[in-house]
Amino acid sequence: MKFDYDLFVIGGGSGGVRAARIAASDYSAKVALAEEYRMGGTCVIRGCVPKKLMVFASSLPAAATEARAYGWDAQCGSFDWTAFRTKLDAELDRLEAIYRKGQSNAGVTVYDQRATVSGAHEVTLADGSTLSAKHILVATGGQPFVPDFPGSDLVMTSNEIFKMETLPERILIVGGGYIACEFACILNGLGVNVTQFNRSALLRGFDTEARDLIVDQMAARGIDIHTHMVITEINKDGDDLVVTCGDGREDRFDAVLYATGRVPNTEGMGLETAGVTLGERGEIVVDKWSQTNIPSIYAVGDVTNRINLTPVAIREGHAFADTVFGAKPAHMDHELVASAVFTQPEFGTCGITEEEAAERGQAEVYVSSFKPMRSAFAGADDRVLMKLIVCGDTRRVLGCHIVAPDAGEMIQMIAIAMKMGATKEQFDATCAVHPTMAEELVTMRNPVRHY
Ligand SMILES: Cc1cc2nc3c(=O)[nH]c(=O)nc-3n(C[C@H](O)[C@H](O)[C@H](O)COP(=O)(O)OP(=O)(O)OC[C@H]3O[C@@H](n4cnc5c(N)ncnc54)[C@H](O)[C@@H]3O)c2cc1C
Ligand SMILES: NC(=O)c1ccc[n+]([C@@H]2O[C@H](COP(=O)([O-])OP(=O)(O)OC[C@H]3O[C@@H](n4cnc5c(N)ncnc54)[C@H](O)[C@@H]3O)[C@@H](O)[C@H]2O)c1
Repeated sequence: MKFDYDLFVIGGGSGGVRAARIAASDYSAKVALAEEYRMGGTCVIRGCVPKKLMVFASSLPAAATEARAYGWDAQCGSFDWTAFRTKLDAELDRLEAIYRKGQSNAGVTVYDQRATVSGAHEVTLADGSTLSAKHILVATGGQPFVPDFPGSDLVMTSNEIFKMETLPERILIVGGGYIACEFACILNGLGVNVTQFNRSALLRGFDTEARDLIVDQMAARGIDIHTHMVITEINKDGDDLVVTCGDGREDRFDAVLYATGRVPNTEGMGLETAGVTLGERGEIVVDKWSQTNIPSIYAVGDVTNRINLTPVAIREGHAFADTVFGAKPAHMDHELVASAVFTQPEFGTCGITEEEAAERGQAEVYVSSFKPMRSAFAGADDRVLMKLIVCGDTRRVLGCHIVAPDAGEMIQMIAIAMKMGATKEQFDATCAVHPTMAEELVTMRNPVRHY
């Protein structure tokens, strides 16, 4: 049977663009890609990249304070959101153009419109045309989830935060995961009065000792954190948003950001009609090769709700192209994927938590918590945490959790050793780099807890 394309990719985000580019440029496949919004997807346009630039912007007032403590006559002055946003928009335009060029250079045909699946080998574009493909890759990512309650239409999500006309004076952030905690720190650093509500403890699922330290330091930096809060309604009163909670409490804010998780983009995609199996949360169910139950349809990235991180989506997309078009069977290994939460202080994490170690047994926990030299000299109360979880049997380092400035950079390096199966003794045999914070990772001699 003759098809219009060897591969049709739906979604021009992290996973989709990588798969399309590799299939076309490395393996000479005839490829098309449809993107309904902007090329580059969540990470580039409204996720990791603009978020990290906001993290940088928000950390500068603290740098000025520290500079003064080191003898500089430094002042940060006031923050010009419009100037920052204008520069940010230009940077995102530049990056989007690079992603688009990457596709055209590879020979990928790009359709700037929505596409849905209309058969095992067929997609339908928003303009009504249909195209056939030997393989279809669904890489449509996810979107913010906001629970339904009276006034839920008055809140914004991470999709809108980068587009705000002005910075609010008072913001309520609802949620306690990656996005809520990162934006609480960012906006606090930019001078916004931040209140954060969550229905449970913040950063649930991460190592408890590490997250407790982060939450304490977030509160010490001025974020007004309330857990076990349930919002029942939000009403507009003039320019104010009046937030009512289950216990009757009422608060006023200029803006409310909901960061209560994300859902896979599968609604209205025609997947059920094509017979593709979806999971409980609407995610596309795939095997380790990212193949669905319909052999010609594959899915990668957040739409599969495996590990929802950019580097994971990219690797899944690349492995798909290698397997299907390069005759080089490859799949993403989802074990020991490190990640960072860009809070202030930053959090780097890889492997099992102490709570998981306790359940598993046969584990040793090494912890070092201290005031880092740099901020201690400046008179700040910041603390750093370095933690290793070690298997009592094999001696392998099974978990590492770092709360410290640049913890994301540190965990990237440690993850290499962990992926190689390094033992605690091999960490210890590595000579320290002095004076650094990370040297603690190779100098912790005695476990503080055994399980
Ligand atoms: C605020 C925020 C911060 C984040 N920070 C980080 C971070 O620091 N580090 C990290 O690793 N991860 C981060 N993430 C997660 C990361 O962005 C995602 O894991 C990653 O983008 C997933 O890539 P993807 O290819 O699966 O989907 P996406 O990048 O979401 O791409 C999907 C694309 O498909 C398009 N699309 C959807 N439906 C259709 C359709 N029917 N037709 C055509 N096009 C369609 C969408 O417009 C989108 O461009 C962050 C996410 C958010 C929201
Ligand atoms: N630094 C990074 O790597 C990074 C940054 C941002 C996002 N991400 C990715 O994006 C994903 C989504 O981030 P997120 O912060 O939106 O989700 P999340 O799953 O990390 O956190 C969701 C939060 O919302 C709360 N919540 C969920 N449903 C709720 C409801 N009905 N009412 C009230 N609260 C509710 C949860 O208790 C939790 O605190 C992350 O899991 C991560 O994979 C990664």
